[in-house]
Amino acid sequence: MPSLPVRPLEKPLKLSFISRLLALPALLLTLTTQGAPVYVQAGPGSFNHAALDLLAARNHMDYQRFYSGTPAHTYTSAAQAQTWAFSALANSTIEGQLVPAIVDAMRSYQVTELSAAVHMPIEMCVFGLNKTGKITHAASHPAALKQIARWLSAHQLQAKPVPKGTNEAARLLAADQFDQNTVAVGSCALKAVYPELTLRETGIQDNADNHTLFGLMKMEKRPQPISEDEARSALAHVVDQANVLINTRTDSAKALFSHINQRLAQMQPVALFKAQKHRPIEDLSREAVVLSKALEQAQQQCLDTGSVKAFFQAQMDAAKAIQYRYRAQWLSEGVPNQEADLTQLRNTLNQLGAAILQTLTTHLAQHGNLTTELKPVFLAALNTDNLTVQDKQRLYQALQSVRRVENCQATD
Ligand SMILES: O=C(O)C(=O)Cc1ccccc1
Repeated sequence: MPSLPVRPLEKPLKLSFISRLLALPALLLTLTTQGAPVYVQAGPGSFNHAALDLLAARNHMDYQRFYSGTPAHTYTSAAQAQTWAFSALANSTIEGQLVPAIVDAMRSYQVTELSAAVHMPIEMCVFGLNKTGKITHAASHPAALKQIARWLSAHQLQAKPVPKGTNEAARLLAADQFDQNTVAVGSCALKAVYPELTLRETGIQDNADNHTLFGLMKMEKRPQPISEDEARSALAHVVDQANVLINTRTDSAKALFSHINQRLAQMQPVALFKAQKHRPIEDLSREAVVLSKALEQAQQQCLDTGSVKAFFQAQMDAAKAIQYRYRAQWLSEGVPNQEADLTQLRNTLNQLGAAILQTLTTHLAQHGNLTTELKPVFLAALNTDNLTVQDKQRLYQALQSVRRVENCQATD
């Protein structure tokens, strides 16, 4: 059954004419921010669910989701309704990478359009009916069972495949369809969906580097089913296209991250200049200049100024933290006597600030918001000395909060 989103009425209201008028734009807004209908493989709390959440966060909206169980059922429904299907495509731990149930479904359905791809780490969690009881069976999606073979054999457990999804295994367990000795294995997000289940173990997947590639696609029924080999190469082609989308987005983010890194890399010479001249690190009038330049450019480029201000403040806070750490180091080691020219450095910083906003604007327009998907890329891209992991995390938090202004005309 498709689960249509239902908006609960907060309280029965007799709307006056004025408040009806006021409610109209709000209603239009909810209609326009609600995305297209999507038939989603598996169900609420599944890995597919979590992957589609990442896609929705990129566009700051949600899809109208119809959870559809197996890949075959998902493709059939999407093809009939001529709308989107969202499913897993490949997994890094499978030999040849292709997901067998998807190969099988592709024998009867073909992809006519691939609109977006998500590359998501898979972490498996174990849910039971009790905290400490003996475990004899593990219920899960067949693909998931293959990814926990070592854990199953270490505990001598028997697998109970549930092709509709890991979430379906959890649902059946919660509904007392299994016995006390059976656990369900799936996404750790199932915790919120089935609070009556007990989380018994986390991160039990065989391979720490376990990623699944998911795609948002339009499907069509094939006139005749094709062979397994043909379906395998058709799917391999879709996987290649999905990887191109992922790589293009990652490269665009890397260009942005590299400018942020270069800005922070200037802080060693900036700290050096200030140390040599016995000047304080904090310079609030310079911070005000940096912020006003950034906000002026942000406005011209249709970026939300509040979120840009917070990000630039986070950059300057990280910059100060780096400089203080150098100053502390130089108290014991002595100040190096290399040349440093603050005027020139500030020119470079202004140019990098403009480049950061330019690449950020382009990225948001072409690839949507930055989300947790790109966080590991960001953490790896920032390699400046004296920048801590906490500094980087705070910076990323501010960066991924930057938004574009809708219906805005750029003026530069
Ligand atoms: O059953 C699920 O949770 C799914 O979304 C299918 C699946 C299973 C294992 C890895 C990725 C997706």
